[in-house]
Amino acid sequence: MFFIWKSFMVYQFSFRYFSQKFTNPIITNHGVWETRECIIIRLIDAKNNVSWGEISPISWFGSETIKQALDFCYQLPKAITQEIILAIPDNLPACQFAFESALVMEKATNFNLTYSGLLSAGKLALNQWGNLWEQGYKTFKWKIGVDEINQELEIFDLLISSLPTSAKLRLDANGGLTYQEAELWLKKCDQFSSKIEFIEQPLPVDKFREMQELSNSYFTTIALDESIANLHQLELCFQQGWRGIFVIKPGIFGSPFRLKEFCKKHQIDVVFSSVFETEIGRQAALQLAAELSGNNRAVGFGINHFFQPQESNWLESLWKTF
Ligand SMILES: O=C(O)CCC(=O)c1ccccc1C(=O)O
Ligand SMILES: [Mg+2]
Repeated sequence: MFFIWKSFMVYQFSFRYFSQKFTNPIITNHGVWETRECIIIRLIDAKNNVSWGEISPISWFGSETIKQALDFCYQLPKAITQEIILAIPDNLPACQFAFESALVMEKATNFNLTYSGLLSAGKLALNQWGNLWEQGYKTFKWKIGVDEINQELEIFDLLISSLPTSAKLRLDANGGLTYQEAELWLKKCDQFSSKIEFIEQPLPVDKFREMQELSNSYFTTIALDESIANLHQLELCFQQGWRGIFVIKPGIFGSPFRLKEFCKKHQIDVVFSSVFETEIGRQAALQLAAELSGNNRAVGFGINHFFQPQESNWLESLWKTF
């Protein structure tokens, strides 16, 4: 295993709860999300090297809750080892990500990646994309399955005709469509295929077979997201023959080490996606994306416009609080 040589090391462990309000609440088929809550963890080794990790769960996606993650952190000893970290159970995937990332934390770098800018649900998207376009974004993701379908199809017409020819649009239903609604959307997307990259999680997680059927019936590619929230689910969908796109959110997926093993073994078409993490989780997730994105798909990390800019000393300040 990659970091076995560190197995004798003991780390001083501490953590802090941290929360940020979204500038615009995130509205999806799962409901309204106002505040991002997370836990920042810190490890210090015997040579005083400091490394960081971030636990940013999304329980409606199937990860642990913030409460479960906090309970886990509280019961850990003040000094921990690699053994303890590698034994974090699979029902705490956001914790697995945070602690393993902290173990192998690398120096902050700029990655050679392209980014997809996230648009809010509904009409908001219409006056959001222009700003992002000026910042250099060429790929956008718009949330659907939130309002009445005819209303959304109307907004879609406005959005798709206003987007420049070279722009690409992803639609994300968060599992909120019925089979018939998914067909309407797919028909629509097939008409604008030059501007549509894919439609993400049209149906609920328990409708795998139906999504396979839809992906065989339409030109537009389907991407699984909620269906493959963790390694176990990814393995199941892969075994059942899914060869469309796989959206991976490293922040809640679980062990990055095992994710790497899977991606190196199987050539899957993957899109990396944010969980609205801070720069700590973002750095670790983008590191993985840079290593594992075999294709040229934009990463879904164009989400900074949903947060107020962070003070440069926020981490320092956070560690002064109790
Ligand atoms: O993937 C992206 O482009 C942005 C991130 C995103 O959409 C998202 C962020 C948090 C929770 C769920 C989702 C989602 O893809 O459904
Ligand atoms: Mg999604």
